[in-house]
Amino acid sequence: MDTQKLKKYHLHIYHARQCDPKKCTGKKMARFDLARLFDKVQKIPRGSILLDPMAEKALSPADRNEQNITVLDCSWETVEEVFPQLLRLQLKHRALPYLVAANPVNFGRPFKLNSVEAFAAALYILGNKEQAEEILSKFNWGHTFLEVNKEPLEDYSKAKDSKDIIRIQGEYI
Ligand SMILES: C[S@@+](CC[C@H](N)C(=O)[O-])C[C@H]1O[C@@H](n2cnc3c(N)ncnc32)[C@H](O)[C@@H]1O
Repeated sequence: MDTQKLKKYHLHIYHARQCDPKKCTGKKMARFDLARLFDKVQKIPRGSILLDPMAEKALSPADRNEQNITVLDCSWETVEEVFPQLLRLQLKHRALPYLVAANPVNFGRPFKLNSVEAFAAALYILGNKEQAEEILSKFNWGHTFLEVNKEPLEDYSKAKDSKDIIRIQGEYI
């Protein structure tokens, strides 16, 4: 039996206050104490992984040594404007590879994950499937995200590095 304790990641949400608070998955995560939510850029931990859909580098198991993962909870209409503004901070910008959203707003759309899906995908790829399941369990559609993406997520979690992730992604697109 594997008795090794899984590394739990610290989850942070920089909240740009652009969403409907009733539908915001980041706010719900914070209510359940599953992530820390703030609205000041300065509060993003230095050196954190920043999940950035426009990043050049893909997240991979090679990023496993990091402690902190940050999501920018903003409207999809402003991502092209907001993410470049964060380049001056010393963060590790990482894009998630091909995965399909399972949330009611963007169901079936590739790459366009909401905040909790993005965290769950990152946790799975970094090797903590349990923490991914834990955060998704607060949403009634949450388990669907892992079901529809099971195969790619398993493959991505076994990748060596970012290049390997891109190679695997090519098998799914
Ligand atoms: C644009 S916000 C939308 C949040 C949504 N309003 C909610 O309630 O969850 C989603 C965030 O998740 C992360 N994200 C989503 N898809 C991603 C991808 N393909 N690659 C990297 N990060 C991604 C980014 O930090 C992105 O800003």
